[in-house]
Amino acid sequence: MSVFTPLARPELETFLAPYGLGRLLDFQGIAAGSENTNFFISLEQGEFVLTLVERGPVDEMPFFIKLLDVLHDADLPVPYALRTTEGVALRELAGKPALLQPRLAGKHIKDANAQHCVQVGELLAHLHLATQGDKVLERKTDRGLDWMLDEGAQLISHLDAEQQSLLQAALDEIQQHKAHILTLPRANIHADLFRDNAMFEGTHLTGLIDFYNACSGPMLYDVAIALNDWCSDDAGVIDGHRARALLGAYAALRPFSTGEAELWPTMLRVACVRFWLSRLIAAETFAGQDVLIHDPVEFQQRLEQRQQVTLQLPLAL
Ligand SMILES: Nc1ncnc2c1ncn2[C@@H]1O[C@H](COP(=O)(O)OP(=O)(O)OP(=O)(O)O)[C@@H](O)[C@H]1O
Ligand SMILES: N[C@@H](CCO)C(=O)O
Repeated sequence: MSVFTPLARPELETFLAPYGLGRLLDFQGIAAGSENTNFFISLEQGEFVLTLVERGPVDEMPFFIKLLDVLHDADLPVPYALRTTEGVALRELAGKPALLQPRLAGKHIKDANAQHCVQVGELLAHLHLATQGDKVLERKTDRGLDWMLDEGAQLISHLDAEQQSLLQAALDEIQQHKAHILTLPRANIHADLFRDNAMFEGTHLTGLIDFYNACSGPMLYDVAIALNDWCSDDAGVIDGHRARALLGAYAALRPFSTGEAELWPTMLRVACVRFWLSRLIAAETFAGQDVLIHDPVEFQQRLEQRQQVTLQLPLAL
């Protein structure tokens, strides 16, 4: 399980006391998740999630706190950092940046249908509308196009011949379109909107979590990341019905531009490369350890299936 930093009850009690939320009733490490340490925390006054941030620079924490405040203020179903009675949001526990957040209702779903995808498309559009243009909070991603080019070049020798040619073609495409991609309309993007980062009650989306990849960037990239996870079948093929549901719901709130439509097939492939590489790196880094590792092959297959893209972005007439 992915509890990188175990905690003992006395240190937790000391940490939680300044929130003034009552006694600690129970706590439990969360096995799901692969990047940070999370605990469910039961206090007398409610249910919470404690996150210890395990990767990423500490000095970026104010960005995440601010972004979640903005999205919470826009009435989006996101967690946000609770403040101690003295108004402190960012704390430290066991040497790691630590945040206490409300526990959101709902469960992750494995088998997404078109109704789930409509909700995802709408939420993503609301997130972008709340932060686009001059509202964007700047943060450069640490897994952007240059990261893909650098890591891809280093990892390629670890792959077999077929994988190498697939990855090399995708890296060449990134190099070719890099400048153009960076001119697309920008906002704050979640950049990791997978099924395991959303929660539902029935077909109602009750929570979007795990903003630790959030950054400023092209909105289309966020759409491509979400679509690759929510609208793929087990072989990595795009499910047209779910995909049209997600894109239509999104476009009804934030219409796509013709520039975005041109780069759409490329963007779907870029979004595959991002997660193929991060999963390959995680598989090497955590090999043999008790850490959740997502299968890199899933994104190799999705990238193979995105070589020809027939799904077009809906454009306003
Ligand atoms: N605010 C919250 N409300 C309810 N459940 C939460 C909340 N935050 C986290 N969780 C639970 O903890 C699990 C792990 O959280 P999260 O996805 O943030 O971890 P992570 O290690 O950053 O994951 P990932 O592998 O997606 O990067 C989630 O799948 C969810 O079940
Ligand atoms: N959502 C990512 C893990 C967290 O970044 C993946 O499935 O590879």
